[in-house]
Amino acid sequence: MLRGIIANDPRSPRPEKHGNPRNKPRRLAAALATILVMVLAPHNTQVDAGPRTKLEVTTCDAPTTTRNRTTRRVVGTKCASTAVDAGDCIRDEKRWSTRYRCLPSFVIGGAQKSATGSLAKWLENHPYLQRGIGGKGHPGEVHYFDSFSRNASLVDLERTWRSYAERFPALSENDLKKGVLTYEKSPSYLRFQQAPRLLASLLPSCAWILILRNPVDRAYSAFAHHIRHGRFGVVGDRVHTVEQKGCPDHRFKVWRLTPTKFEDACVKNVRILRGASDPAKFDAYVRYDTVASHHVDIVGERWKGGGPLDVVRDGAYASQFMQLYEFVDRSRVHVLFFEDLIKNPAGVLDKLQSALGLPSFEFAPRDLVVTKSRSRPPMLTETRAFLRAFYAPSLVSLRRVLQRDLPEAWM
Ligand SMILES: Nc1ncnc2c1ncn2[C@@H]1O[C@H](COP(=O)(O)OS(=O)(=O)O)[C@@H](OP(=O)(O)O)[C@H]1O
Repeated sequence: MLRGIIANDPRSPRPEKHGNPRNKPRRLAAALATILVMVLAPHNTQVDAGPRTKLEVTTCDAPTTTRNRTTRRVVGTKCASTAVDAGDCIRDEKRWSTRYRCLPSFVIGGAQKSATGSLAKWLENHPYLQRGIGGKGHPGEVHYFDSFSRNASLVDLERTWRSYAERFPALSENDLKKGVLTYEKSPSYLRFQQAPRLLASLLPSCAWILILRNPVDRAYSAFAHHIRHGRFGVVGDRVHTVEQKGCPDHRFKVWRLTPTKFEDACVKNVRILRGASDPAKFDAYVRYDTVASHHVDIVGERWKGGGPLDVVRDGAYASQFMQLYEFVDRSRVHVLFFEDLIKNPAGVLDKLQSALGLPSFEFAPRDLVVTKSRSRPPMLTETRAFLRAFYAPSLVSLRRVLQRDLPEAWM
């Protein structure tokens, strides 16, 4: 939430230093108010918000190039999707008062299981940011651009972009003038084929924040995550991705990954994996039941996201970035490493704020709450060695694609 009174904000009321003695009670009240502000306002809130933002109510055909941090565009709900961009707002017509819904200025788009949840939560403490929320089952994640089919087009965005804007908190005119921005987190945008293309079509100047974690650890974390959601099952001695949708009762849709394609079938007698992830099952899955067990060159291959989940393939970041950069300019993509973020969150957030051009906010330790990681048996040494070798060529590509070094610990 935007905090009401901001310490060190030049716009906050200040007591007069000298003046008429008859104003003493007023000065005392002002001093008391200042003390209250200092006690009640977060002690660490230091924000230089810069100049006030001007609101510019535009016509649908106005060029979208005028936006920056000193001008905020308000577009009509009847405008086409091509008339909007990141940070643009529409009037919230459902409310009696004048409120606005603003499209995000940046998204936390991945990678899944790389502390995207922590980063999104930490940023909620920033007084100039408001976070978008998802549906009932998934309030923390919006999942708009990955909800379309692979060949979705502008027509599909046209129908739904206003409902996307509704995912963001209603802001007052004052919020807009202060420069409050919105953001959202959907960690699968990076790995879904259609997401970067659609996002770039609707919000050409939107920034991306992508956190990358050692793909070996990410894969094990993702395996555990999907087990918690009942998405893996055992058929015979093989571990497959399963789903119950679309099959007769007591049958499961089983996705088998073959070297060249995915196969799916409705199968009986599937034992859904539950509980803590089992290192032996992970080993079997990695070696025999996913693309990691085949000689498929997923490194140079263009990303073909969507389809059955495959926790190993999802860590082949290089191909995902190749796709992303086809649609999004590098200057708008901010890559963070999980290992840096968890070691020095305040330092990483400092740099991120300046990269995004946000008013600088000093995060206190209490703003950076660490979620307890779930305990699970460690990965087998042989699985780690197998995955490390598997990802090695992909990491060489990633370094080339990102044009920067990767954390030592990944190699
Ligand atoms: N601050 C901090 N310190 C250490 N580890 C952290 C932190 N924040 C998140 N995590 C770990 O990140 C994993 C969850 O990542 P995500 O939030 O991106 O998950 S999700 O994609 O939203 O489901 C999950 O990893 P695993 O525990 O290995 O599964 C979290 O424990």
